[in-house]
Amino acid sequence: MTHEYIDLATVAHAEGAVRLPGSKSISNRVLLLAALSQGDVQIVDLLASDDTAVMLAALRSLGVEWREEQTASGTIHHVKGVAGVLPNAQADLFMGNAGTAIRPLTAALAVIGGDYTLHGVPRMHERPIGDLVDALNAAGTNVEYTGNPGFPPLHIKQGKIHARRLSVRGNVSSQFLTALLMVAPLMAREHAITIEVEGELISKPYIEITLNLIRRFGVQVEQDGWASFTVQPGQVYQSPGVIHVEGDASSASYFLAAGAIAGGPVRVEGVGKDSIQGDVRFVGALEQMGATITMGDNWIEARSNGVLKAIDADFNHIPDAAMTIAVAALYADGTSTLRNIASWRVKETDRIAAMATELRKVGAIVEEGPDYIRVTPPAVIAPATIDTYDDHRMAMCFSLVSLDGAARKGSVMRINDPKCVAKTFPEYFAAFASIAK
Ligand SMILES: O=C(O)C1=C[C@@H](OP(=O)(O)O)[C@@H](O)[C@H](O)C1
Ligand SMILES: C=C(OP(=O)(O)O)C(=O)O
Repeated sequence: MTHEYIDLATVAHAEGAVRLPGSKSISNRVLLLAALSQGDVQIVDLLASDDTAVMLAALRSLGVEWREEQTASGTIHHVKGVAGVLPNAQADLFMGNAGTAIRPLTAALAVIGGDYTLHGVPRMHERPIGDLVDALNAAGTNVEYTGNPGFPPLHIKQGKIHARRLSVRGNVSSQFLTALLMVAPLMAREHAITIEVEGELISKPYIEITLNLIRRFGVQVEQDGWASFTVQPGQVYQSPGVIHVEGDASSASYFLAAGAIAGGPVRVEGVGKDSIQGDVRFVGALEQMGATITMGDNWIEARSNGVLKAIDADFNHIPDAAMTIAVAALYADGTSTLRNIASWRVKETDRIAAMATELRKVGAIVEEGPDYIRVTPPAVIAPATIDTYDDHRMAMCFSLVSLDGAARKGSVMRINDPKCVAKTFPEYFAAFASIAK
């Protein structure tokens, strides 16, 4: 347990512009697709953070060559694709707490085969992976649990895919389906592979990111709604040459919420109306709450129109950015309810429990259920010391409680362990300070 903290002075106004770091979801997908593809790939504006660092280190351990180049216009990562054949048949891989690294890599290594172990931080060993392992092993791979069944660490041995149809549950994490889709071309060497989704599929926009990027690497996926996906045989990932990583739309949510809460305008640069990230739909929720949003091709801006309106909505499509709404709800004119967010419980921490505990510290009345949270704001937000549970989003969301501080001049909000933001946004607090006036 670290004793580091950051004290945020309350401020009345938020205004300015922030250049976003690269999207975590796009960065880790592109890294793996580049590694698996034929040819060299240049990745522009890759996210530099803990989650991408574990993916880059894993690729290096697997024998994938990459190098980083600093240019006048930014960072370029050059990755030499291995066309589906990994140079190292044995490796021990540390995955931190990166779902976007461990889930797709597990699928890739299980299908390629070898002798691989994957492990992470203690919380990673509590995050489910059983639905993915079940789907893979039922089709012929050889993945074993070395700790608790259903969770990392994993030991992957040589197996052989014999099935033409795989079936995966979609109601715990969409990353399991993402992982299978990414390796489908490796399984579809001689015959088509169909992946069926059993039951409900959550977090659907992340599947759209996956399909979009798979297409950019030259593979076509036939889609039957959200029920099944087929890859025809003989398709190989091809380098797109240069690929650009958009700014992170989930990271954008904190700044846009700041603009919506405390005057604005606050502009984020690097993501805009043509984004492939579902989390840009976060702005729809802010608009429902009464904020004014304007968007360009590569920027989004938010400003407030007085007190925010309470919201009652389903947030299944934007589980990460929804956390920002839970904190923005402190500034609303009544009780807000965020529904259909059960996946919060199996992420960096149990986010429903953590959110409820910390919102109560600042005076909110909070009701939590298995898949919802209901927030009634206090008359005045109370100064508090916020715990962050090694969850980057808890730290980033709760920076917002320092805003709109006209009524609480001179009070300070303390955020414990602020460095946990390094999972996706190492420079977060400096960026936040630049708009908190
Ligand atoms: O595929 C992705 O890039 C992600 C999918 C989502 O997870 P779930 O599908 O588990 O909700 C999201 O919360 C996570 O931060 C990133
Ligand atoms: C859930 C998250 O991460 P992961 O990719 O590890 O699932 C997140 O970033 O909010």
